[in-house]
Amino acid sequence: MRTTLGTRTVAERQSPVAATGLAIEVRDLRQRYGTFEAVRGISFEVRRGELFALLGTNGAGKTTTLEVLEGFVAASDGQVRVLGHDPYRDRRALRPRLGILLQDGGFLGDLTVAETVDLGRGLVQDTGRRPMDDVLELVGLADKAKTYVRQLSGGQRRRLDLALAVQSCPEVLFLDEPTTGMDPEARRSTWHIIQRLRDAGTTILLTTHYLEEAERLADRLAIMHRGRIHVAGTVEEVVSSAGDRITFRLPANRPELPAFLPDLEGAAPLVTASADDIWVTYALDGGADRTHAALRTLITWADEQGVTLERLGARSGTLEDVFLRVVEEGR
Ligand SMILES: Nc1ncnc2c1ncn2[C@@H]1O[C@H](COP(=O)(O)OP(=O)(O)OP(=O)(O)O)[C@@H](O)[C@H]1O
Repeated sequence: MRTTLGTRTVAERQSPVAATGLAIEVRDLRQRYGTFEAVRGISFEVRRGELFALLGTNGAGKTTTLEVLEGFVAASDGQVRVLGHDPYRDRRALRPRLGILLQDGGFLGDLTVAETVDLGRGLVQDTGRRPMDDVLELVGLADKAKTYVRQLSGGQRRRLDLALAVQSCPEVLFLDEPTTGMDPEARRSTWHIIQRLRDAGTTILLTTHYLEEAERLADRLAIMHRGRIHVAGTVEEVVSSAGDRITFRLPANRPELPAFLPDLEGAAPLVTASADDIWVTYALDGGADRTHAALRTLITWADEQGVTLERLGARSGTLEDVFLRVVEEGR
């Protein structure tokens, strides 16, 4: 198990980066495994007290990036700073100030929850750590203190991972897929815990495959694909970059129609045809005015073709739309 535990309360700390307000700085980071470049020149910053979400496809390089920031490996190239320090070179000084939840924690099944937390506490210096009861209460395991780890569900084990990561009151918390394996209710209550930690001033960098998780929690986010950051900004900025979507269905007995579909406000149609259906989607970049104009053009076209646009709808783009566009463009 690679779990790093910190020591002091957030308020007690003085940081060289306090003046700049940046907790994490990444400049042109590249990370190689042999000749394979898993991270290909990424840059981003996380401000103090901010929750930053790193999203991305499988194998995009999120965990690799976290491992560099956590100080487990040196960066192949580029510059990284955590609380003003080089996380690899200064790892001894930095580790007590970081909380780390790895993608795969590893527990001894024959220990109880309380014994596991206690074992973790042995690695933490005395000052600034949360009392055991507070830690278990925080992660919702207060009634499981005497339960053996092997009897915990997958979601409860993930909470135990979280308990070990936060018991030192870390200034910066790295959460690698914190809610994987949790049911929707457990995920929501874990979001609540993460929000509480953020509200208490903890800087949090998390990776997730759940877009709703990023939308709910993140102040800012970045989407990675194949080692690069393709989109970054506040949740609002990123979602609004998705523009609007118009979708409708054409009758399957008019297979010639898609060839005559117009471009709308510069957007070409995306057609998905099966034996029963022809679905059409337009992704529009402009605002509501342009979407209205596009709808008028479309209805005129349908009248000319003598066809009804079934299930016609217009909606705002979503984070999922942005994500899928990144994947599509990055192929
Ligand atoms: N130790 C390693 N040796 C060689 N290649 C590795 C190693 N660790 C990761 N990789 C490769 O680097 C790339 C990035 O992996 P990484 O685990 O950082 O991605 P990720 O974005 O966290 O993916 P996921 O969302 O699937 O967890 C992948 O192609 C992976 O196969």
